[in-house]
Amino acid sequence: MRIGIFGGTFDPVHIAHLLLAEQCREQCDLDEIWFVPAGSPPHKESTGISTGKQRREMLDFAIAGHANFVVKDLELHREGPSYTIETLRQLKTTHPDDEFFLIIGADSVRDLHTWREPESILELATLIGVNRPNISLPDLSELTQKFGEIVQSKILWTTMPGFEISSTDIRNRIRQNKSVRYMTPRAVEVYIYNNRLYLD
Ligand SMILES: Nc1ncnc2c1ncn2[C@@H]1O[C@H](COP(=O)(O)OP(=O)(O)OP(=O)(O)O)[C@@H](O)[C@H]1O
Ligand SMILES: O=C(O)c1ccc[n+]([C@@H]2O[C@H](COP(=O)([O-])O)[C@@H](O)[C@H]2O)c1
Repeated sequence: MRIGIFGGTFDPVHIAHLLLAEQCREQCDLDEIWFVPAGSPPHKESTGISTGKQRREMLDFAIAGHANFVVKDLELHREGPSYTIETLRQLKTTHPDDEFFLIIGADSVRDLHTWREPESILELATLIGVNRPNISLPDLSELTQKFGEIVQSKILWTTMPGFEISSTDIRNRIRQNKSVRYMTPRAVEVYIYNNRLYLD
């Protein structure tokens, strides 16, 4: 199977995540999208983020009813920072016959050279980069300079309607008692209120 791996903190998951995943599925002809919540996101301050269980439960609500969307919580069971290369190695071992595509927003493509073992990531998976408002897409010569020739056959681009929406914005809105209606699925919104998330 052709599997799209979509990692994120997902605190909370929002409609841009879902739209992005669906567009990648369709445009890159993927059989399934695996949403992988980060246990401890390597480049983020992990104190203050919702628990892995809460972020996983919000993802479960968000993707309910989509036959090709799956949540894989392997990073929540691993100690230490959730390095993507370790996740890919683990998945290659457990699913040797599947082909992996790593889905990342344009901001993450831009920062990829700062990730752990980016060249090894490109050997194990094809990248699918997706546009994000206000983030310029790195051009191929810039990427080739950073990662070598391999990148030219290992990156695909998918486009989606730009949504200037982020989990940070949703958390701030909740804190300020502002509406987040339609920014995230209704079931996630209700979960946030019921569990009193993001109120400090
Ligand atoms: N609005 C968006 N458009 C395109 N890609 C996005 C968007 N929001 C998030 N992504 C991508 O989704 C992945 C997971 O993102 P993440 O869970 O960090 O969401 P976020 O909204 O960026 O969160 P935060 O505001 O907490 O940093 C990343 O690859 C990120 O680039
Ligand atoms: O492996 C790395 O070095 C690495 C560095 C930064 C981010 N990531 C992964 O990128 C995904 C998005 O991260 P974030 O911080 O934008 O939620 C998430 O799955 C992280 O584990 C991975």
